[in-house]
Amino acid sequence: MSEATSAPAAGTAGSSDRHISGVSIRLDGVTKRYPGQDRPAVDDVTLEIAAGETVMFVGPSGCGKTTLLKMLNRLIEPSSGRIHLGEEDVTDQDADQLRRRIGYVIQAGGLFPHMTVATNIGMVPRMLKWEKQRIAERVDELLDLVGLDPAVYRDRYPRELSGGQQQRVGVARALAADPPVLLMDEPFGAVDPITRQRLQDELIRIQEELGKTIVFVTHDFDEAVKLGDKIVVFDVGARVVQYDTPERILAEPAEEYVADFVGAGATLKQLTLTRVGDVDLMQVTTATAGADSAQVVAAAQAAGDGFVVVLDRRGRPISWPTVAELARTTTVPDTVDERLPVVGLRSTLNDALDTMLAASQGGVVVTGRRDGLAGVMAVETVMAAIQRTRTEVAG
Ligand SMILES: Nc1ncnc2c1ncn2[C@@H]1O[C@H](COP(=O)(O)OP(=O)(O)OP(=O)(O)O)[C@@H](O)[C@H]1O
Repeated sequence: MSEATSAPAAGTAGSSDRHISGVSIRLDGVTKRYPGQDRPAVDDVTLEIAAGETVMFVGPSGCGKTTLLKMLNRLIEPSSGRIHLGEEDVTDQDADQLRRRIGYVIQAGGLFPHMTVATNIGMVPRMLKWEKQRIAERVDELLDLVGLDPAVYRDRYPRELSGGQQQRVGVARALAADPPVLLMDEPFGAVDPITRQRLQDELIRIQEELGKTIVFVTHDFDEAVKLGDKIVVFDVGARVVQYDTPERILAEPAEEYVADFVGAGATLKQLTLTRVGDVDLMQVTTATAGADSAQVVAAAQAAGDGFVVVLDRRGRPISWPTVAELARTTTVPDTVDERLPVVGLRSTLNDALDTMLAASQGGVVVTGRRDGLAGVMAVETVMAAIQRTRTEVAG
């Protein structure tokens, strides 16, 4: 039997002090031959995934990523090879039983359209015969976890939700019975780029809290760099070409094939390695809606600020009028600027740049805990980071 392909320990994830509720996954010589195909779709894959890590599967279309993922919860039966969860060989375990221990999230949430949000989320707990009260409490807890107000959303039907909200419910449903492993197959493929960023940020937050073992298939290399503790780059037949941290794959692609896959713009992709929370943010004058405009204008002028961030009563940013605009009002307006570019501290510099470009603005407002203001980041900060990376790569 071939030696397990396992990635070196993550240098940056700080995994030692993290709460981990996941278990390791080990594949031993796993192969899948579809009837009538001359080459196996997955050819003798040996791979080890550490407990509590997020591992991203990337590779060209048809290379076998989805087949490999679906063998983990036996939506597809392996032709040969063994699969272990932790110390346990689950290759011959009853597939239904196995699936209760492995959450599964697919594109657009895969929700049942004729069931309410609560019924969708409670599906596995019902199969496990939990009591009604326990299921209801768990549903609300999970809705909270994925950022949806239970009172508003629990009785809605999937068609009454946006794509991003459906995806959140899909994640909540997968987590319902607290499985140690989560499989995600292009979960964010069907939503717009800004919603996608938010969902990615949420997943990072949830994963920091829960420490599941997550296996995630994506076509988007930036997504892999952003979310992965490790990335597996596959070639045809699910051959493992490189299995390493995003940092090392970007810096030292194992083969020309990986370099091609990482693509041009590797410098720009380095922006995906830096979080907004890692850079110095600007602190600007703030005002609460309803405050006296003249006082706020005076404070902004004294601080040399050209604009002011307006907060609602819970401290969440709602607009950023210029000082000139504010000077024309008597009290600070409570109007919510729908186009206000906002990113979270977990967003990458790449996300921040995208958000600025989408809003045609030269900066973004950054939020932290409970969507409160953390600061403002200007496009110059992103430019400086690009410049720094260029210098580092050149040196
Ligand atoms: N049910 C099936 N019957 C026969 N061949 C299949 C079946 N499912 C997948 N294949 C083939 O197996 C190979 C791997 O497919 P798979 O869907 O796992 O790739 P993938 O890397 O996930 O692709 P994509 O990124 O396009 O989703 C492909 O050549 C595909 O055509």
